Amino acid sequence: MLLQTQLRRSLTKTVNHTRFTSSSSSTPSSTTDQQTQPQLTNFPRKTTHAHHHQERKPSSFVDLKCINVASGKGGDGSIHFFKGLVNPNGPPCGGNGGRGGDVWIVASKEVTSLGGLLNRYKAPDGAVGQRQNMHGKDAEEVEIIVPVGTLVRQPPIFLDLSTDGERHLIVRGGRGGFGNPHFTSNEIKGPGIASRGEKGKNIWLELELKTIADAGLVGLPNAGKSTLLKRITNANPKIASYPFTTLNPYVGTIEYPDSHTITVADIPGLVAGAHLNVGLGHEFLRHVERSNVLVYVVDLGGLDAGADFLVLRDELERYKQGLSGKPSLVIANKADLGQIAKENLKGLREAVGKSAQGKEMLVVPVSARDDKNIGVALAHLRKLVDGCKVVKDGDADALSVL
Ligand SMILES: Nc1nc2c(ncn2[C@@H]2O[C@H](COP(=O)(O)OP(=O)(O)OP(=O)(O)O)[C@@H](O)[C@H]2O)c(=O)[nH]1
Ligand SMILES: [Mg+2]
Repeated sequence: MLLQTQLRRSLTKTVNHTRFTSSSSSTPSSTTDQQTQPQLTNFPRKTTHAHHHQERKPSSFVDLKCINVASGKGGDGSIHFFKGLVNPNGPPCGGNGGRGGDVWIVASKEVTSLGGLLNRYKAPDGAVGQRQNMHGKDAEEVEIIVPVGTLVRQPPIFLDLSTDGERHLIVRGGRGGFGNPHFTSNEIKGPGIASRGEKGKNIWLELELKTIADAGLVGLPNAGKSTLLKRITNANPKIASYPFTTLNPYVGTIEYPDSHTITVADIPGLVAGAHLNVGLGHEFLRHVERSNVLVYVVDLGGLDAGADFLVLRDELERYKQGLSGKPSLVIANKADLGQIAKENLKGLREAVGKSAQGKEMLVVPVSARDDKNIGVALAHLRKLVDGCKVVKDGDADALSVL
C-alpha cells in the first residue's frame, strides 16, 4: 500500500504554475525501472495453452486506460472597500481571484506502463481575491506522467507522445473573477459587485500505450525471443523452458561497437488463433505495430518451422492488414539442435521464399543460447533498420526542397 502510494506520488508531480514559461519542458522523476516491469494488461486474457505452468501474478502492466481530468476553477473576485479613519467608505479594493490549475500530460521514458496512473486528476482551484487589492494566488498545475509511446484520444485532442519530456496542455484552469474595483464607472464609484471565477473543465481521456522500438520480435511461445533479447541487448527478461514466460512487453537496446544503438521490443509469444484470443491473444501486437522492422524468431527444434512461420505471418495480418509487409528478418533459433534443426531450416527457407512475394527476407540460423551467428543477424538487422531511416530522411529532404 505504501509502495503504491509512493508510485502514485512519483507519477503525479505538481509544479509551480508560471504563466510565462508554460512551454518549457520539465524532466519528470519516476522510480519505475525497465528491468522490473510489471505484468500484463488490464483486460482479461484467456490462456488455453496446455503447457502453461506459470501462475499469473496480479496485473499492473496496463496499456489501455481511461482517466478523468479536471482543471481548477478560477478564484472568485472579492468585494472590499478601503476603510480609512477619514473616509470609512473608501474606494473599492477587492482583489481579483487567482487562476485555476492547468493539467498537463508529459511523456517520460522512466515510466513503462499506464498501470500507475490514477483514475482521476484534478488541479486545485485558484484562491479568492483579498482586501487591499490583493489578488488570489494562481493554483499549481498538475502533470500526468505517461510512458513514451502513449497515444491520447479525446476528440478534438489526439496526441502521440513519442519523445521523452514532451509536454502538452490538456485542460486549462478557469480564469479568476474580477474584484469590485473592475466594476467602477463614472456613475458607480463604489460598486458592490465582483465576478465569480470561471469553472474548470472536466474531460475523459483515452490513453493507449504503443511501444516505440526500431525492431519488434515476433515468435511462438518458447521460440527463444527473450533469450535472444537478453543476448543482444541490455535487457534482462525472464527465460524459461515453458511457453508464455514473457507476460508483458520489454524493450532492450542493442549497442553496436561504434556506439550505434537500436531498440528492440520483445512481446509475449503468439499462437495460432491468437486473433480469437487464444493464448495471450493479439493485444500485445500493438507493441510491435510501430516498429519499422519485424524480426521473426522461429524455433528450429519444433515440429515444422516453416508452418510456424506461416502461423506468425497469418496472425500478424489478422491483427492488422499489411503489417507483415514491413521489412523483416527471420531468425532461425536453436540451430544447435543437430539434424532436426537442419531439416527445419530447409523447410523454413522454403516457406519464407514462397511467402516473401518477391521481397528479400533473409533467414539467419543462430543459437541464442550458445551465442552462435548472432553477429550476422545483428549486422543484417542494422541494415534493415538503417534502411528505414534512410528512406524517412530522404522523404524529409524532398519536403524541405519544396
Ligand atoms: N537449444 C537451445 N535452446 C534455446 C535457445 N534459445 C533459447 N532456448 C531455450 O528455449 C526456452 C525458451 O526460451 P525463451 O527465451 O524463454 O523463449 P520465449 O520465446 O521468450 O518464450 P515466451 O516468453 O514463453 O514466448 C528456454 O528453455 C531457453 O533456454 C537456443 O539457441 N538453443
Ligand atoms: Mg519470452
